[in-house]
Amino acid sequence: MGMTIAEKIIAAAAGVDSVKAGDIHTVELDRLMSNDGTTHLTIDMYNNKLKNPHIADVKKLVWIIDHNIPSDSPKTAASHKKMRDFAREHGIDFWEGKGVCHQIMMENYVRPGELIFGADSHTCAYGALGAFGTGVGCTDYLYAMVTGKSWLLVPETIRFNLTGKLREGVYARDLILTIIGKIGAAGASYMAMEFVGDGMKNLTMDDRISMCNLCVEAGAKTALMEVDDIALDYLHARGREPKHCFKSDEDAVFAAEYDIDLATIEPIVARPDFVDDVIPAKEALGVKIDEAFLGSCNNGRLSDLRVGADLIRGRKVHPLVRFLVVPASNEVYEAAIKEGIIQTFMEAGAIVMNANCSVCWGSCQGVIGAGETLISTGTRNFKGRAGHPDSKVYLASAATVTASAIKGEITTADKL
Ligand SMILES: CC(C)[C@H](C(=O)O)[C@@H](O)C(=O)O
Ligand code: SF4
Repeated sequence: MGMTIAEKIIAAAAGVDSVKAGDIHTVELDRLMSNDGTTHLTIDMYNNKLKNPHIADVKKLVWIIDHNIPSDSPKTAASHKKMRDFAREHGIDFWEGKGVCHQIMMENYVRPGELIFGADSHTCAYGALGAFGTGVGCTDYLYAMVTGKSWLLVPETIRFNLTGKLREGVYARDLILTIIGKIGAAGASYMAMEFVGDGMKNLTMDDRISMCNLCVEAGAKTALMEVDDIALDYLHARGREPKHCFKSDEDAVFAAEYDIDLATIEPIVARPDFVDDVIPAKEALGVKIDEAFLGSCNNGRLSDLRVGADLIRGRKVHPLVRFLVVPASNEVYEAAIKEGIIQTFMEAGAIVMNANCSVCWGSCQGVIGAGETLISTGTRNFKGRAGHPDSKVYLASAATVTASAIKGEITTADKL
């Protein structure tokens, strides 16, 4: 029987010829990413719960402080210090204040065919480079850290066959929100979401990362794409080579298949408090906003900043709105400075912040108060996600967020 990309990666990591959905295998992991959301808990368990604490292969570990950087309280400072000291003592690859973990991983580590655990739910982003990335809690992380291995229940795969091209003013973020709205927040629970088809050639790496990143909001275990020239160019430009480039076999078994013509997608907004509660952005016009956020591991890349800057050039942020612009990494930040994008945002009155999770995470910068409304390119809009439980978060593309920041209410770029 043929195998899917997910099955092939797991088979390789398990050292067996074939696997099928539903099997459980012990797998060798290629990388283990962890950030300041939970690493302090992992360290506590490592120090206090293990009889023989050790790290199987320190070269697999990447630790990144990105959620609350610079630290916002003595408590955060202490947990960062714990992480920093441990990383230094054990020689772990350590990043602090250089960008959001998944962007750092894409830019510097991920290789096609790898199996990567991240102590963060959006680790599925790595599928944009044909890697099986999945989020784990800190107990599973610790086990993998100590043994270099873990176990995996082989997921079923849902396949999305994409054709055509997104229309002008429509973005990958609109596409993935549409898909999540269609299948629902549990529509891909413990499954791999695989994206293939002619339409892929019209999607850039930034688009692909944005799509794979958000698949966990449909419950996906992972997201996967075939490795084509666009992916290889990205990889080679960063001096890396694939481990394996897998495609699903013709006779592979899929749990469901969808055909999507990209030209049918329109600007979308997810309403508070659920990512799958999506409506056409044109049905949300006029909702007053207090803050707008352009950033995160979903939409803080250079192409997103370009879209925003092109819209806001020669215009101003609405006087009643705080517009937070947060590059996803310093690589993005520096490129945006060189292109004059940062200058454009500042001239328009935006608040440009350091590369971090910012208000996507809602416990560091830009937190909103009771009764306030945020429109965001962040990943989630759950109750209280950006601050007070009585605040509201709408999710949308970089274009819709920037247009709304200018108008002071939800609007789309074509209505400016
Ligand atoms: C802090 C971290 C564990 C969390 C996650 O797992 O996704 C965060 O990144 C988020 O987006 O909610
Ligand atoms: S940017 Fe948002 S989704 Fe991404 S890792 Fe940070 S908090 Fe999580």
